[in-house]
Amino acid sequence: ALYTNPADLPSKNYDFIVIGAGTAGSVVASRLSEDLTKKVLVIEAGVDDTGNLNVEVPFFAPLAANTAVDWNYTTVPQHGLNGRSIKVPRGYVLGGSSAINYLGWTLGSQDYYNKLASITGDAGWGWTSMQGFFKRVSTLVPPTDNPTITPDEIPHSNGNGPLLVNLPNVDLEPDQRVFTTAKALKSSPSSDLRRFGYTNDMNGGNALGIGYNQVTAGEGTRTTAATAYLHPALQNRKNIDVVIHTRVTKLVKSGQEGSVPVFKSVEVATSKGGAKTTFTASKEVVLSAGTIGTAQILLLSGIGPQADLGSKTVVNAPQVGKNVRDHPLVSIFYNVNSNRTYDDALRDSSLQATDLNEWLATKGGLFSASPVNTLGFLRLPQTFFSPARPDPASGPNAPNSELIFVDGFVPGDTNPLPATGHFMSIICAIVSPTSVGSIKLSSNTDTFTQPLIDYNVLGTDFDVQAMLQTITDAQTFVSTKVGGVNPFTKDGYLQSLFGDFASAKTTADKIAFMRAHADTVHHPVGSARMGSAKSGFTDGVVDSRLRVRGVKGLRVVDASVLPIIPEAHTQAAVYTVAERASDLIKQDNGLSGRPTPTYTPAPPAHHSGYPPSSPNQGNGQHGQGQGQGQHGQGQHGGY
Ligand SMILES: Cc1cc2nc3c(=O)[nH]c(=O)nc-3n(C[C@H](O)[C@H](O)[C@H](O)COP(=O)(O)OP(=O)(O)OC[C@H]3O[C@@H](n4cnc5c(N)ncnc54)[C@H](O)[C@@H]3O)c2cc1C
Repeated sequence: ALYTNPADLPSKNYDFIVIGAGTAGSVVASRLSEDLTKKVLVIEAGVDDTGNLNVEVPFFAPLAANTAVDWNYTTVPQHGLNGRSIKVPRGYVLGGSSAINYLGWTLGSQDYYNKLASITGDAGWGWTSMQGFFKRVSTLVPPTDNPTITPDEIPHSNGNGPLLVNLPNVDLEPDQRVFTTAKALKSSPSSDLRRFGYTNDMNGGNALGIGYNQVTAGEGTRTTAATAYLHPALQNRKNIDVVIHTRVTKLVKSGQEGSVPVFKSVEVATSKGGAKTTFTASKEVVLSAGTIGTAQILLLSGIGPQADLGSKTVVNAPQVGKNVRDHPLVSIFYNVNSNRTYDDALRDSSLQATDLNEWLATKGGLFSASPVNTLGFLRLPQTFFSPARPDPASGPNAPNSELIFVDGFVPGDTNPLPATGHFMSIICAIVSPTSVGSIKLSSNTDTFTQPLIDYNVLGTDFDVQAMLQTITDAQTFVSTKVGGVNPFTKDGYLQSLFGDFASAKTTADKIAFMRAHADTVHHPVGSARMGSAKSGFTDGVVDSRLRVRGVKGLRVVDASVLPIIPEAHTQAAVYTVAERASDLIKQDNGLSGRPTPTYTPAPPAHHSGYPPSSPNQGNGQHGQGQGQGQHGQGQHGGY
């Protein structure tokens, strides 16, 4: 059942305790509770997700940040950004960041998963195996209203899981221009231009190419780890309890096996300085608090670098909080000659009301869509690399950069929405960055004070040069002629560059522009990484079965375990890792290995499988925002 106060929970003893009802935690809790003989407790700091339009309406995705469903963190001043701090949104809600993210559904390449396997020495993390776990997560359903999609554009990589994924729900104006160009460039005689070629499925192993953005907005509503996994488990089973508004303050040593400390107890509180309660697991504690929360909880429990924790060290784990990586982004803007962009919907409350009413009535219309319909993953040109500047991607077929085409202006802290005008934005991101950051405790060491988050954005020359090249790539793409005609300018649609980048002429100007405006895509990973087999896992926090080294009874399952950053938006990787982790935990504890059939929500009659011809295979800074159920005036921060 769902509880709002730990004092009301029926027991202090469970078989498994999952910390964080976020993306990974919801999957793990749901899968473990498939064994009805085991009792599972899930502890979540944040709020309930139900009835919150910022969570449910796909178009409002960027508005959830800075509200009551966001931890509202910020980074420490970033050296590579002229000392600017940037916002760090993280889901503070059932579903975690899957409930506030921008819905993109990209798995990453074969090369990525095969590199995970080679680092960890565990073939189970390789592509062949992980593809199977990916298919347990998502089912592709038809878009609500997008007649422009042709059968050959429909991807086949999703399986028959509970998360409803779709191609864009509505047709947006840049889409066909992007596709005309990308489809032509796929067979360009120039290998440099073939980098921009079209793909109909970036989740099928070959992640390279420009195509449709698959999104977690099936049937016009956001689908999350909570809606797909946690709530159905709560509705159908008596052996799972979830408590919200409850923060884990630390893990408590519950015993000792030989010389190894056992960590199966969890201390919680509902307010800073408030009463503490302890819960204990007979089998395992699973830490799924995300890249920031997991590192913070480990450090607060004395599991971390002795060099930082000093006398508070219980287990010296030097890699906790290290190896943090995120994807940097910069947006460039073009004026467009069109009144169909979403800019007016951001400015005009009566338009918003009309669109919202349409969504409430039909789950269709503009608000059923994420404002990103098309994006692509690219290699940097081969000439970019040299012995002095090697390729950091996980393999020769893994991307380095990403272009995201947005049907309007992408407002951000350094780029407020202009009062007038219509725009197309291109978000340029580096997906194989080399900058490495960290999570550390602040001097005020409790979970109600935010940790020190340092993403080290644009901290290396590689990332700066790669971003310069990616911005140039974006400009090349929209300047390309197909059959003598430029699809972006042919009818006067794309006009001049807008904003600070328009006046950046020299390389130095462009680098200054990047440092003044860069943000991240909010994909942090790595703070509790899997170690390498080569080192005997000593260079990691967890081993390849995600068990925390040096202790017993404790595993980590979330984005923090990834030793390298996926060259993709990260949620699909996190769901997929959580599916495999659930199997590992079941195996190690003698639970049934195969999951019971998934809880696919009953689809409307016309959704009998898609595509129809081919059935699917299978700081206490929180709380300064607008509050639940509010929507409207937030700022987009990128997609
Ligand atoms: C604004 C934004 C946009 C994004 N856009 C995309 C996108 O378009 N596509 C994509 O693939 N990915 C996107 N991502 C990234 C993706 O959502 C994350 O990589 C993924 O959801 C992380 O999952 P996780 O399980 O590691 O952590 P989370 O889902 O964040 O879960 C962690 C959970 O632990 C809870 N928790 C933390 N500390 C404690 C504590 N002390 N006590 C109790 N509970 C605690 C949190 O409240 C949260 O519910 C985006 C993320 C954000 C924030």
